[in-house]
Amino acid sequence: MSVAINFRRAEYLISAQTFAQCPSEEGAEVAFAGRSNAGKSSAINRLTDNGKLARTSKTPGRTQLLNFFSLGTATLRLVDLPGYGYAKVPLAKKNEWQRHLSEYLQKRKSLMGLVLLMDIRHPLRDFDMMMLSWAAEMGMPVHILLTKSDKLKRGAAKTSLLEVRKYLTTENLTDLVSVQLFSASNGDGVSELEGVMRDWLLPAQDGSSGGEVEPYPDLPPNLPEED
Ligand SMILES: Nc1nc2c(ncn2[C@@H]2O[C@H](COP(=O)(O)OP(=O)(O)OP(=O)(O)O)[C@@H](O)[C@H]2O)c(=O)[nH]1
Ligand SMILES: [Mg+2]
Repeated sequence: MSVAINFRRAEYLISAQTFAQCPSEEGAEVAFAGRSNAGKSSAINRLTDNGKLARTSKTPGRTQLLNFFSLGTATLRLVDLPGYGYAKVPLAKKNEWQRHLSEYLQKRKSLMGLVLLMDIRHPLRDFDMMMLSWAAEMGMPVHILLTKSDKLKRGAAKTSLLEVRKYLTTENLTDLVSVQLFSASNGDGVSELEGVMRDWLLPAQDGSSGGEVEPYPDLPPNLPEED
């Protein structure tokens, strides 16, 4: 029997500036992470078919809080995370976000998986690779979206996909990490993403989450500067 998650019934829940402000850990959630401007908010809007749900912007650094959205019920959630790698944010501010984000990733019991977005034209930057090795260390499933696939011809997009797959194989990451093409502009890859999210969210919904978990290893204190 396949239980439905109605992605189209997403609603804004709350924005948290700190870990303490996050909503109850009851249920399950999937967080969208990646470099600033990779297309996290656009992907959420496409997935939920709601252009106004998460705020998008041409200016990197738009999303500055942990933004929670419910999927039909408050116990199934999406989380839009602030992006990394944007050099123009004041250092003190950047360190502050980083601290809250690290705490969220390390402690959040209802976090079932990370959707890690990378612009298909610049995949596997330092921060992306750091996130992947950290996720592997703590056994957190990751699904990579190579975003803005509409910006490349089909052949070039496929080549990029194969290169990322090759990297995952070389790094022994294929058990935990998967990858697909995605475009928020033309909808390429939406149903594939929905399938992955269902697999992560639904098993956790029958009350099995929220038990004792091993503490996650610390993220490195200083993420690489990229721009
Ligand atoms: N062509 C194309 N443009 C896209 C796509 N997805 C996002 N964009 C554009 O990329 C820019 C950044 O998108 P956002 O969704 O705001 O990126 P973000 O990752 O949420 O950025 P931060 O909140 O700054 O971390 C915007 O100008 C979007 O319109 C896509 O699939 N195709
Ligand atoms: Mg955003």
